[in-house]
Amino acid sequence: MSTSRNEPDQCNLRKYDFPLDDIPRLNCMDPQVDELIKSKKPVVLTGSNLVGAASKWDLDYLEKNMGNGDFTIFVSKGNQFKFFDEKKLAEIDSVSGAHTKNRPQKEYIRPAKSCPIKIQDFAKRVREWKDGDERLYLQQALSSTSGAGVVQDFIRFRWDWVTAKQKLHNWGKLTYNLLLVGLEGNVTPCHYDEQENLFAQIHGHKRCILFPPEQFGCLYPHPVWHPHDRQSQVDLDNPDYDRFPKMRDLHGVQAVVGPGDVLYIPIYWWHHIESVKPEKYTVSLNFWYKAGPVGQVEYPIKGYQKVAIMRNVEKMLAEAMQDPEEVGALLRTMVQGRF
Ligand SMILES: CC1(C)c2ccccc2-c2ccc(C[C@@H](CC(=O)O)C(=O)C(=O)O)cc21
Ligand SMILES: [Zn+2]
Repeated sequence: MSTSRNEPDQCNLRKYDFPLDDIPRLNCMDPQVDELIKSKKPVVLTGSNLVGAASKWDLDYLEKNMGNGDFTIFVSKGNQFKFFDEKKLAEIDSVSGAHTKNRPQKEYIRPAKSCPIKIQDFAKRVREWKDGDERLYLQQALSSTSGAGVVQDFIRFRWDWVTAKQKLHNWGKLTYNLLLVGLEGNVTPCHYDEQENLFAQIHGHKRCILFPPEQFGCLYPHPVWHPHDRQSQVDLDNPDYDRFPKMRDLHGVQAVVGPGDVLYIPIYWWHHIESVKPEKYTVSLNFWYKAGPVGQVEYPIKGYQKVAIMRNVEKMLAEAMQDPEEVGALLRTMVQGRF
């Protein structure tokens, strides 16, 4: 990719041991687009103008037009923002029986801690940020209570186009538009979401590496009851092949998205997303849609349906034994030497 139009220089992107094919980049009017979305395959859509009204959302504009409420930012000493679901801790207690109470509480490392901040302070810290400082990642759901300027722009998004997509592909309701403002070098490590995602890039560039749900076995996700549920235990940037040997079978797809691009991240697809040079910070807005109604199940069942089944089995077993720690041993006993 040429670097004339302030584009990332593909050569300085991090190299990985596993093969990476390119995600197709198609104009949003290309009929192949709906074929790919229908078959739950990733595609970068160009020319949609979905968030054209937000093309001016740089730091200065957001500072002046996001209102003066508190925003949630995540702070991390390293470059990884592996989110940690505090609610899971309460759930573990609720699924565990009295016989587990005397067990010492597990210590969890929270790689990124969240704290409230005013948009002006956030903007100042981004401007003054230099390599070695702790990293920031602003994540904020947009709503009618966001600042007046931003709401005005939000209304002018191509809702006709995106709503037509939602209907055509039988997606469920739009749950969130998350506004993301991160520093160059920030990494959201490999995870999947249980929602369809139209990921709109507004400012700067992000390198997106995706793996299909079928590669669940190569990515070793944390248990469902773990605060890092839905996230891979492996660190793609520092692979531990002894603990995770099936990482050797990884085969992903990638795209570098820039302003105006919209990446379709299909439900249950793994994605690892890094903010890359040349810009100092990135602005993205995602459109998360609930899964559509489960239609006629076709056989053999698809990879993402197997993931949903495995999640249910993990939850059921933990509840049945009232002890998450027993699930592994029971599953090993059940399959080893038998299936
Ligand atoms: C890391 C962070 C800030 C976070 C912290 C704590 C809880 C949730 C989240 C969260 C959720 C979504 C994203 C955007 C994107 C990744 C990316 O663009 O970096 C992505 O994964 C998606 O759109 O599905 C980023 C985050
Ligand atoms: Zn995600």
